[in-house]
Amino acid sequence: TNRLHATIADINFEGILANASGVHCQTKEELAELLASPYVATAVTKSSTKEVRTGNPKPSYYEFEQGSINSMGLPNNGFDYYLDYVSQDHSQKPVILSVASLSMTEGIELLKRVQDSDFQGITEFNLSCPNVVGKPQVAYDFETTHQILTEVFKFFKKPLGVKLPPYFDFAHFDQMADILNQFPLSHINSVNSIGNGLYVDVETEASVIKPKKGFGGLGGAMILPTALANVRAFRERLNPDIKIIGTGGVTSGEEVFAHILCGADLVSVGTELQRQGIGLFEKLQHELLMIMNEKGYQSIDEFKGQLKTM
Ligand SMILES: O=C1NC(=O)NC(C(=O)O)N1
Repeated sequence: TNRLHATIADINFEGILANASGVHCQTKEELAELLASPYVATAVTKSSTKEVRTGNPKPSYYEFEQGSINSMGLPNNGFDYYLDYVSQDHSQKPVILSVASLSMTEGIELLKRVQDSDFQGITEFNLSCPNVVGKPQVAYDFETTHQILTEVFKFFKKPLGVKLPPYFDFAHFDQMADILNQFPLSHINSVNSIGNGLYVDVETEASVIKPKKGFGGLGGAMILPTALANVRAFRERLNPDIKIIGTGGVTSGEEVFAHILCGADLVSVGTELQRQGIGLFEKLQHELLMIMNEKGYQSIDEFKGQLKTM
């Protein structure tokens, strides 16, 4: 409905819901199924790497009441597969191509391929995967992040956003926002999972995923306050031309509303989508519209970013 709309990099979205990269987006069939839903505004591909990856040994994903823990390790069908898919005409809806950065040179090589392709949509550079053994979360290294973005924007002229990890310190919000504001980014996607949590099963006295002795990225309901804090902190600090995809902790229309109130333009869902499947999007949109009706809001624009403080 036109009550729920957003624009990123002159691309119009009808509706404001999407999948979080990594969930329901590994294959062309999964992506097509997302786009076929009238309640899905856009689909985000699994973060792609130059080579096909099988990812970390299983079990690498575990759900518990408060959320999820994962150490997938960037399993994906390879950059060419996703570039081919997003370059086809999905005229009914935009698709966001997620590109991982296993190394600075690989990330730059892949973005050069995007620049030289006929893909005209939005690319999202994942600077925050916490689960590749031996690889740091790039966006926790401010110097390297600045260096990579400087290199990228020498040649990349298409819409480009970055997927950020959560930050937990005002000095880091300030430093990261200062870096991001130097570049013509289409958007940020905030937050990726809270890296390297550890879930312990008291009954078995063991961790619950195999990679990295059980350490993995946290998602789901329990990360909502961290996700909202990051969306709000960057909304307050970033150039208004840099839009925000809010990700983290969405299980109902309430959390979608909260993300928008904090400044999100689109809202993406990971753990709960994994749990409930694509039918979740209809539920989220219905609940959001009910909340808007109760509050007398006709359009998203009336409350986006309007979080009140005391
Ligand atoms: O960026 C990522 N975030 C996650 O939480 N997991 C995946 C992964 O491990 O592939 N990547």
